[in-house]
Amino acid sequence: SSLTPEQLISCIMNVEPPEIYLMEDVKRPFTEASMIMSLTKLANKELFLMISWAKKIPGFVELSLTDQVHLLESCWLEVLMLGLMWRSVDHPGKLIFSADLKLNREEGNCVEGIMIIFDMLLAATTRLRELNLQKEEYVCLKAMILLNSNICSTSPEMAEDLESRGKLQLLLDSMTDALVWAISKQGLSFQLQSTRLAHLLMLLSDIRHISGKGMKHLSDMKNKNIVQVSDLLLEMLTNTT
Ligand SMILES: Cc1cc(O)cc2c1CC(c1ccc(O)cc1)=C2c1ccccc1
Repeated sequence: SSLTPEQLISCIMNVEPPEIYLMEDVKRPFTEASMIMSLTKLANKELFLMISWAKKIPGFVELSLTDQVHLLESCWLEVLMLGLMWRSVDHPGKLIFSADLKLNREEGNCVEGIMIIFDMLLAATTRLRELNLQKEEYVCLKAMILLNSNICSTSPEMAEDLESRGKLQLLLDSMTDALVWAISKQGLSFQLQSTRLAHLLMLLSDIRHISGKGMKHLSDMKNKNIVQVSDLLLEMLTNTT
């Protein structure tokens, strides 16, 4: 896109989805079903907001529809998890799924196999806190997760997909420039700026890993019929797992 890094950052800062609420009084202690039901209900609301968020990212709707769908299908849990980590950064030991759904790690005990992923999320959140991640950096990373998410898909045959792939690379490069710009505003030495960039990009690798664990866990629960995922979520889950 023809935006400067500064313009791109203020644009994606302005299209940040609003905080959402579960809007139901959850009965505690949780059961496996009630916890997953709450998470599913919350995630479903977030997914609808995520789709409209993606379409407001400059250049995203200029991509082929195939690319738009594949990008969202492969990154949706990564984006949800980075958002979760961001909301939790000032609450050590807790996962702030929403203002009315705050879980501590012990509550992960009521869903088999989820505690270990909760601990990964808490560790990654600690990393965000140690890095003192800035909101400008956060919104860049979230957009990069979307734009970088199906980089390893097969190289396109159709000409229009080739064109779309070229546009996608340009978008990702402008988002990287925006992240470099956001880091440069913090008065760090050049050496520390590149070290910080490396630390932030390594976070993306951790998020991809945790999301993979979460996706496996979620599809295991779907297959055990523990979770009734919405049609949208089912769509997201089936096309990628
Ligand atoms: C750790 C783990 C394991 C798992 O099996 C499922 C999930 C999670 C986290 C998580 C989640 C939800 C909302 C967020 O904003 C951020 C993360 C979900 C989840 C649940 C239902 C539907 C979709 C996603």
